[in-house]
Amino acid sequence: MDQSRAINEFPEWKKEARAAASNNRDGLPQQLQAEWSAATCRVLVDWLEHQQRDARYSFMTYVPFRSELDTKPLLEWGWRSNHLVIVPRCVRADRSMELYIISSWDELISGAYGILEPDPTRAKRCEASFVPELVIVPGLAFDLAGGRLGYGGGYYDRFNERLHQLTEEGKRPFPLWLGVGYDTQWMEEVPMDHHDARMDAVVTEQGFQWMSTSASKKLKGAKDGSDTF
Ligand SMILES: Nc1nc2c(c(=O)[nH]1)N(C=O)[C@@H](CNc1ccc(C(=O)N[C@@H](CCC(=O)O)C(=O)O)cc1)CN2
Ligand SMILES: Nc1ncnc2c1ncn2[C@@H]1O[C@H](COP(=O)(O)OP(=O)(O)OP(=O)(O)O)[C@@H](O)[C@H]1O
Repeated sequence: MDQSRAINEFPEWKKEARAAASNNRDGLPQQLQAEWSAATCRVLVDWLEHQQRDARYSFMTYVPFRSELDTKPLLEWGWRSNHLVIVPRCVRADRSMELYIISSWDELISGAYGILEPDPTRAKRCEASFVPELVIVPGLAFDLAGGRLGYGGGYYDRFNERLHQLTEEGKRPFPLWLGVGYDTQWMEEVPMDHHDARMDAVVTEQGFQWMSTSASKKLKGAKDGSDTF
């Protein structure tokens, strides 16, 4: 995106919303975080297994830090099922993300912000033009219009922009953009700037919440509108 268009319209609102959302999530008892993480990963795995894809499926996922929903069971399912598990690495200089194929925990090291990231000396880097079929997005809060609040780095917004460029140039399908979090992370309204990417659906321990976007139509078994899977 043209940097001049990436204007922050509601800096104070976002700041307050971030503080409230991170306090809410950080304050969740560990036991509940673990239960809800396991339940959410089960929902995701059941859904992925029902996609009935013949070929290897490629999905990009974050590796959790702080109190984020724990995606570890999802990564491990991906490895067991021989899918392509893609993990991003932050490049702080330009706030972009590089993608790597990860096939075991040994290929991760502590990186930017203390997040476990691909070790460039061990993991296989994806080509710059690579587009995963599914992107699993972390967040501090989500709303029912597909809004998402992140930590304020703009990493996923820039990445979304890049995927739009790649898929439009190459006439390839745009990946499904799936927010993942605990059910308590719903917010009445997330402050959304023009550059902020919206989710196609959000998955919690309660199931899928599809947004009323066309993207949900391209999926097998997915209902349009905002139904729960
Ligand atoms: N697991 C995971 N990986 C991810 C993200 C994420 O949210 N979760 N990101 C999603 O984008 C990117 C990292 N983004 C981040 C942006 C800022 C901070 C951070 O520590 N911010 C400071 C405040 C900085 C300031 O404004 O002064 C903080 O929260 O204390 C951390 C991660 C890419 N990788
Ligand atoms: N596509 C883009 N191109 C250039 N700058 C961008 C783009 N998207 C976001 N930015 C800039 O990045 C900064 C952070 O944006 P924002 O507050 O929306 O982050 P966020 O979505 O909460 O963060 P993250 O995606 O890292 O979790 C802002 O200064 C914004 O102007």
